Amino acid sequence: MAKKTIIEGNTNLNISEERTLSKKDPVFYNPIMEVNRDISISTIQAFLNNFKRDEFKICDALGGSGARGLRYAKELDFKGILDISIGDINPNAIRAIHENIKLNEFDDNVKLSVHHKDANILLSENYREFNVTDLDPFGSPAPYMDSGIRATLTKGGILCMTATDTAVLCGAYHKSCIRRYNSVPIRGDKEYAVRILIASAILNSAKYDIGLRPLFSHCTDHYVRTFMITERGAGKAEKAMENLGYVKRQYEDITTKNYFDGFERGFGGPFYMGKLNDEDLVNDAHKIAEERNYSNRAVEILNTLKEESKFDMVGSYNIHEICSFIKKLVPPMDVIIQDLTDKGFKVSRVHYTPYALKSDAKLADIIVSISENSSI
Ligand SMILES: C[S@@+](CC[C@H](N)C(=O)[O-])C[C@H]1O[C@@H](n2cnc3c(N)ncnc32)[C@H](O)[C@@H]1O
Repeated sequence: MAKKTIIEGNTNLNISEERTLSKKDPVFYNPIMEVNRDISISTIQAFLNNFKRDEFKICDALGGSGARGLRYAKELDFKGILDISIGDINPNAIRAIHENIKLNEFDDNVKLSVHHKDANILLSENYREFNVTDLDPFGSPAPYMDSGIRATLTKGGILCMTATDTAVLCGAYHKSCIRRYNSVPIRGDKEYAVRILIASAILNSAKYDIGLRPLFSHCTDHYVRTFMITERGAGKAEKAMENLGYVKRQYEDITTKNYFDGFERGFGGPFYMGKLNDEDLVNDAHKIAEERNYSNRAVEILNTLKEESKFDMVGSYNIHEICSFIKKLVPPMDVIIQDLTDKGFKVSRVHYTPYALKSDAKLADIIVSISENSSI
């Protein structure tokens, strides 16, 4: 099969020219996910910039062509030993990773190992080893979540995951969501998808007396992605669980219930209800992505997230949805944002749809603003 060499970030990769972007490809490489990888490298670099120890271990357990793991190895700037393990179950992927290693020069502080293994075996063999465990599977990370948690350091380790089963997480397949994530999904706002993923990870890690605190999350294209930091101890695990809750969502308005009060019919969840992003980390990741000339899209997403992460609000106000139920023509978003700002509210666009915003304004204030600015 014809191949070509491309440069992603600062890393050379030999990639097959014929791709279906499905499991059928001999080796999986998705160029659209460059944005995901750009954001990942920037986020881990931002974390690493404040890391004091002299060894940093990352595991990319579902490596595909090696694009992600090799980019960590090549592009992360770290003075100590950077130890990267890349695994995949597919022998073609393992061959591709070895080929791609040869295309690049790595700094002397970089240790690379490639493992032809099931991800759950690789992770289980490395109990509490990795500073970063990266799960980037086809579809749902749920089958790897447990071993991912166990493979990550119990204090200050990062578990990051991509889930491409967004239809499930967004409520198109109700039972599948309960089966995979033990959570009842709700429709209409993609942010709840990543909040289910985080809640599921928090509940999975709580049984090991490990708390997970989200550092950074985004909902982009067909996937959601989250980075969570581990905190050791039963108290931390319970504190993490205190951030879980159930939500009833009606016309962009929400009613919430604490997780420990139990599930009630008509509600969705459990969802993670706390802050999704650490503002400093997002700011730093944005700066890094910009300085390194990573994809415009990655820089744009991080830029919007910088504003968005100033809000504690769960979900967002979808102006199109609100206009549809109050039967008004949709005013331009900039007009609504300006109007709310002039009235003294804080407002931000969200990175995952151009039609929604976060604000400290109440739904009633948004409705007034729409009514005052809509032509009908
Ligand atoms: C979405 S691709 C990974 C993409 C890659 N992380 C990237 O950023 O380009 C998922 C990979 O997981 C591999 N895989 C599927 N099941 C696996 C398993 N049980 N253990 C290890 N690898 C597996 C597939 O062969 C495929 O290469």
